[in-house]
Amino acid sequence: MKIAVFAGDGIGAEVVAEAVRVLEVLDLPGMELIEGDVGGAAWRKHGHPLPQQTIDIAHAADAILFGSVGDFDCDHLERALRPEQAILGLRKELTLFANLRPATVFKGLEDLTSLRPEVAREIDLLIVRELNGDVYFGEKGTRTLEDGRRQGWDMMSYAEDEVRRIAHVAFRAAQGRSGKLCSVDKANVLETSQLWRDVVIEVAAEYPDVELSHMYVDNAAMQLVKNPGQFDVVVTGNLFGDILSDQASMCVGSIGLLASASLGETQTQYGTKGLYEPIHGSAPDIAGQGKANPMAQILSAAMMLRHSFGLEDQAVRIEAAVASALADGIKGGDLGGSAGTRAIGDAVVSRL
Ligand SMILES: NC(=O)c1ccc[n+]([C@@H]2O[C@H](COP(=O)([O-])OP(=O)(O)OC[C@H]3O[C@@H](n4cnc5c(N)ncnc54)[C@H](O)[C@@H]3O)[C@@H](O)[C@H]2O)c1
Ligand SMILES: CC(C)[C@H](C(=O)O)[C@@H](O)C(=O)O
Ligand SMILES: [Mg+2]
Repeated sequence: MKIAVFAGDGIGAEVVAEAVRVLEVLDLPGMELIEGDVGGAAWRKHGHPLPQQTIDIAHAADAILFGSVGDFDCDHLERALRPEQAILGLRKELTLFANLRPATVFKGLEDLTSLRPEVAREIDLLIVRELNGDVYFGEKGTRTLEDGRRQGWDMMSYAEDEVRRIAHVAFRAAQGRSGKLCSVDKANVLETSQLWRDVVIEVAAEYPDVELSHMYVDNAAMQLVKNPGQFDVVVTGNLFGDILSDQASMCVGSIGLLASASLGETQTQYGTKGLYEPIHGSAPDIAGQGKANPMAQILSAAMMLRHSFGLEDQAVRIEAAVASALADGIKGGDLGGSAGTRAIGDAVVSRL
């Protein structure tokens, strides 16, 4: 069980330390942790946010536990050298095209979300975000027009096979949940989205047991706060999924709670190879202060045990410990409490 641990920048190291502590307490036989440098930290040390030795560690590992990357001091660098290229590069290099971002309201937090409790209480959804395509990975650039104005441009596209493979992941996820799938796009304006919708409908023929609906992304953003309980599995493209998942995090209380799994088709002897990270970033505004909520990172480790190592019982054990800590009122500043990163980690560890 080789686990690559890439802590990255800002609060990354702080929250990863707590997730690693949880894994170590579980005392899993044969677990080996291999650290690697990513992001601004890697750029400072090796001159690149995703050095070759880190890529080699990622290839050799069965799963990757990823913290976060991002450092405002690096924002002047050419794009290829910016910290974010580490996570984008790993997703592409390992063909991790399916990003699962679950959002559920924990017991005791119903009054602490950005929604009314009776609205928030109903949330139990899974965003299936495509992770290898869209405007993220199209050609891009800046140019000067004939009249001298500067123009920035980014090419948005999806090929049908890219849509088909994420659609299959989403339909299968819906089969394992309530059998409802909502595909979110902007087909009223974008050709990319029209193809997305057409292909999702084609794939639906193979899943007659799943009830498929479609929604435009602007409406979806509105419905997510109006009546989030209507959603079960949501499948969407890279950019829309990025935005909707941050929004979903506040519907359940905090961005410090949302975990994610990024999966492809590679199978190891234990399960599906994947990368596991919180949906939040390096939070430079609170980095180094011991204030970050490590729960999203700890829950990402739980997802890793489930998807990459087939250890469902251990995953549930971690999730139950997090839920119990929250139910007992252990909350970080993100939830209006005063518990620090280490104290939250202690609370989870003591409930395992
Ligand atoms: N996957 C990733 O590594 C990833 C994801 C998102 C953003 N980023 C990068 O992170 C940097 C900061 O981006 P941003 O500020 O837009 O987003 P962010 O998610 O880092 O922070 C947004 C806000 O949420 C708070 N927050 C985030 N995680 C928290 C936690 N665990 N506990 C408590 N509060 C938390 C922050 O303090 C901040 O106020 C940027 O460089 C960005 O590119 C990286
Ligand atoms: C850091 C950035 C490249 C990343 C993304 O946009 O995918 C982040 O926002 C995320 O949600 O994982
Ligand atoms: Mg994001």
